Amino acid sequence: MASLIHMSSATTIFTSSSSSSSSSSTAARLLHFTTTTKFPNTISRSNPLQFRISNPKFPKTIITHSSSSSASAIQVDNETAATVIDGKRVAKDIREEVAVEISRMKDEIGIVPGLAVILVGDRKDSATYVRNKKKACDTVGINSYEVQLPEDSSEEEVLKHISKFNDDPSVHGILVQLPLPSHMNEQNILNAVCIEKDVDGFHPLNIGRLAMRGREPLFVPCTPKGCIELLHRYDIPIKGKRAVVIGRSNIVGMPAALLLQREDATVSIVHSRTKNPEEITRQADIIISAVGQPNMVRGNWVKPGAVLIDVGINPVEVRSRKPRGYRLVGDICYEEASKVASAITPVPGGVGPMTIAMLLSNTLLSAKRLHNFRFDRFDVFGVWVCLKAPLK
Ligand SMILES: NC(=O)C1=CN([C@@H]2O[C@H](COP(=O)(O)OP(=O)(O)OC[C@H]3O[C@@H](n4cnc5c(N)ncnc54)[C@H](OP(=O)(O)O)[C@@H]3O)[C@@H](O)[C@H]2O)C=CC1
Ligand SMILES: Nc1nc(=O)c2c([nH]1)NC[C@@H]1CN(c3ccc(C(=O)N[C@@H](CCC(=O)O)C(=O)O)cc3)C=[N+]21
Repeated sequence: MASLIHMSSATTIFTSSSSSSSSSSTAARLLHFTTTTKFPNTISRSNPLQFRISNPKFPKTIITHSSSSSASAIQVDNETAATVIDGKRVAKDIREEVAVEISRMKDEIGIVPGLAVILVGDRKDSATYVRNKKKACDTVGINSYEVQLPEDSSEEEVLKHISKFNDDPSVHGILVQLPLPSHMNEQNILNAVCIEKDVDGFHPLNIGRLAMRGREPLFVPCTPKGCIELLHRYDIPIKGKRAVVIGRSNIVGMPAALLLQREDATVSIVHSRTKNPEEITRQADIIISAVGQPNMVRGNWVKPGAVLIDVGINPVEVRSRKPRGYRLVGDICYEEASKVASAITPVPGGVGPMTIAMLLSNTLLSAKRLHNFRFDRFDVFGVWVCLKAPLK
C-alpha cells in the first residue's frame, strides 16, 4: 500500500513500503516530467534526479504533480535504478505544441506548412521512416509531399525534384532521405537544398554556422537537437559538465558535439580510432552515443550517476513469434548501464521519436520564417530557445 505525504498544495509524494512492485530485470522505471513541473523543496531544483539519491527516506518513490497539464509523474524503482527519459512522451508533447502553433498560423495568415520528402530506392527501413514522418505530419497539420524514385534513378533526376521544391512556395521544408544509393553524390544533393528549406540542417552552410562562434544556423539537425531538447525538458544541467559523444558523423555525432559545446559543456569525441574509449566515457557526466554497434557501451564504461542518451538504432535478430523477426536495441547496454546511470533513454522510445518531432518543429519554424510570422517561442533564428524553456 502506498502512503501519502502532502508536500504542498501542488505536489504529492507517494511512498511505497512494498518491495514487490512489478520489478523487472532491468531496474529502470518510467520517468515522466516536463520542465513545467514544480519540484518540492526537498528536491534539488538544479538536478531533480538527485532526489532519489539524496533521499534515503524514500527508497521507493513516485512523485506526481497535480499542477502540470502534461507528463508529470516521476517513478523510480529503487536506489540504483536510472530514471527512463521518455522520448515518446516528450515527442507527443512537442507534436501537440506544434499543432497548436500551426492552427494559429492557419487562422491568422492562412498558411499551412509543407514538408517535401524525397526517397530514392527501396530500402525497407527508409520506407518505414518516411511513412512515419508522413503520419506525424498528418497529426500536426503539416502538408506532406512525397517523391519516390527507383534505386537506379540518376542524380540529375533527384536534383530536378529538389529544384522544383526549392521554387514551390507551398513547400517550407525539404528532406532527402539518407542513405542515398551509392552511385549518387550525397554532397551534391545536400548542397542543392536551399538553406531556407533545409529542415534536416544538413546543408554545409547550416553545419558551418553551427560550428562558428557568433554565427547561427537556420536549422539544427533534428537528431542532435532532439537529444538536447530531452536534456532541457528533463532539466538536466549541461553547462560546465563533461560530455562525451561517441561517433562523429555529419548528421549525428559531430553536430551533437557542437550543440553540447554551445551549451557550455566540455566535450570529447570518441570514434572508431579512439584508444581505450571506456577510459574517456567513464569521465563523462553526459554521454551521447551515435555509433550503430549494439550494446557497445557496457555498464563499466559509465560513471555512476551519468546521464545516457542512446541514439543508436540496431536491429538484432530474435527467434520469437514477433512478426518482424528482430528487435531494436541501442548502442548502450541498457541492462547494465541503467543500473549505473542516473537517467537513460530507451531504444525504442527515446531519441527516435524526438527526431521526428524536431523535424515537425523545424518545418513549422521554416514556414514562420518564410512568412514572417511571429517567433514568440524562438529567438530570431528559431534555434536556441527550445519550444518550452525549462524553469530555472
Ligand atoms: N534515433 C535516431 O533518430 C537516429 C538514429 N541513428 C542511428 O545512430 C547510429 C549512428 O548513425 P550515424 O551517425 O548515421 O552512423 P555513421 O555510421 O555515419 O557513424 C558512426 C560513427 O560511429 C563511429 N564508430 C564506429 N564504430 C565505432 C567503435 N567501435 N567505437 C567508437 N566509435 C565507432 C564511427 O567512427 P569513424 O568516424 O572513425 O568511422 C562514426 O563516427 C546508427 O545506429 C543509426 O541507425 C541515426 C540517425 C537518427
Ligand atoms: N535525411 C534524413 N534525415 C533523417 O533524420 C534520417 C535519415 N535521413 N535517414 C535515417 C535516419 C534514421 N532516422 C530515424 C528517425 C526516427 C526513428 C524512430 O522513430 N525510431 C523509433 C523506432 C521505430 C521502429 O520501431 O522502427 C524509436 O526509436 O522509438 C529512428 C531513426 C532518421 N534519419
